[in-house]
Amino acid sequence: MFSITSMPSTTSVLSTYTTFSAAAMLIRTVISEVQTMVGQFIPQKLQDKIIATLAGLFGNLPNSQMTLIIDENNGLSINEVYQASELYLSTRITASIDQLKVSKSPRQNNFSVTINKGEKITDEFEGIQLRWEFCCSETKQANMDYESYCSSTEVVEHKSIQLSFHKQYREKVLETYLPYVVQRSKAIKEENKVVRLHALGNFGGECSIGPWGSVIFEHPSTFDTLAMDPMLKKELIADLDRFVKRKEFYGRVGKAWKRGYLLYGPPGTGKSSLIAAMANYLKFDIYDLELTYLHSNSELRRLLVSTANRSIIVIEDIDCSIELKDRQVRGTNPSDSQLTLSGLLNFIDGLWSSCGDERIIVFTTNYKDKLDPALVRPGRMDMHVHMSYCTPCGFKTLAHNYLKVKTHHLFNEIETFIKEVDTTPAEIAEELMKSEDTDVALEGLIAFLRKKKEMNCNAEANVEETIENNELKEE
Ligand SMILES: Nc1ncnc2c1ncn2[C@@H]1O[C@H](COP(=O)(O)OP(=O)(O)OP(=O)(O)O)[C@@H](O)[C@H]1O
Ligand SMILES: [Mg+2]
Repeated sequence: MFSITSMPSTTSVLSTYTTFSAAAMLIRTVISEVQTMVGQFIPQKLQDKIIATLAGLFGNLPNSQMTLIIDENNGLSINEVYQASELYLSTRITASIDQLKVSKSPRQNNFSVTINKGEKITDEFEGIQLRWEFCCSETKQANMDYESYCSSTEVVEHKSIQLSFHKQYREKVLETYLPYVVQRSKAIKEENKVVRLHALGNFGGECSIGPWGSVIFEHPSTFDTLAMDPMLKKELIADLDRFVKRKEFYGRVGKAWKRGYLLYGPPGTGKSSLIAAMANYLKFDIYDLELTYLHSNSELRRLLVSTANRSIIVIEDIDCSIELKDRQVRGTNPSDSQLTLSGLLNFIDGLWSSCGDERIIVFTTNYKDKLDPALVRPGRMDMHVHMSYCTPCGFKTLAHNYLKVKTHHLFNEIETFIKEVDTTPAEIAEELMKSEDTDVALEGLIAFLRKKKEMNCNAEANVEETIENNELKEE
């Protein structure tokens, strides 16, 4: 909400402007005389101030400048332009500012720095000079307590930000500059966004919205630290990038703006780490949906409706979280009173599209083959991502993460073992964490892999022996 200060007519502006210029010129001459007389230089800033003050004495002088007043509140609601301007200006702080306000909540990583009232900031946009000023006025408000019939006065602060510029740029400022400020503030907000993990219930009581409790998500996993097939990683990142850019596309083809990923692979291959990397990459919150706690489709719907946009909804171990199919078959009324496979499938297919945008849903499973065919049929989940046992390339990523080494003379031996023995990235990570000394850690890993290989050989020999024995018995 802006208001524009009233403007004098053009003729009065011109005539007074002439008076003002003449007065300013006169004052400048006087100043220069004074300088010569006292033999001292008066700084330019001070000269300007003297001119402005003296010129004011000539009456209500016109101004080629105009001012937009951006109040903090728009009636009872918050003024978005004020918030955006405040955030934008926090990135425009220069050494000339005398007073800054600094604050930080216990959970915040960085300080938030804002400008104090009365401070001014100058900005330039496409050749336009702009001046921002933080203003704050106080008024006394009488309050009546109807229980005790006592009245009290309260001091109420009215904050506003004023934006001044030359009148000729009014349209450009309103149509281009302010939208730019709002857009920049959105980007800044996004950069500073803290990813949160939401789960059912109120854990820790720090923050809860509806049935979801949440904490700040501090999982350090990123695509850089993730050991996975490099081509697959690239493909996945490109897929995510495409997804977030395609708002118009989804609208045009009439599809809900959502995307589903099925992550499958043995335990310890990085499925959960991949979800964390996706959330950190997109700065999307995670909603951890434990289906085992749910009883009905209506409960599922209620939970989904209360999730926010730009989030990842995660259902881990979908194969064992519920026996959806059984429940549906057993139930007498497979509708809202029960949680059914079709209820879940409806939600994946985007029938819940009315309740939000930019959602990602991720299922994980250790056993893709065990899933109901309806869940994995083509088109249901947009991308199936196989998290495999560690590869030589994955090992190098882990060695770099944990030991900060890119090459080592023991790498060849380790890579040969990794090709022969199925080893999860989690197992390798655990070995690499055992020592900070690279040689010790890598030798420990070789010993671990050698032992694993021997155990596998013994197990295979045992199986063969049992088969032979059985065959002998049969004979
Ligand atoms: N691909 C990987 N890249 C980097 N680290 C990994 C990878 N896989 C596993 N790890 C390490 O092992 C730990 C366990 O992995 P994670 O929980 O992601 O596996 P998971 O596939 O989700 O296992 P589960 O099926 O048991 O849930 C992680 O915290 C991480 O340290
Ligand atoms: Mg997991």
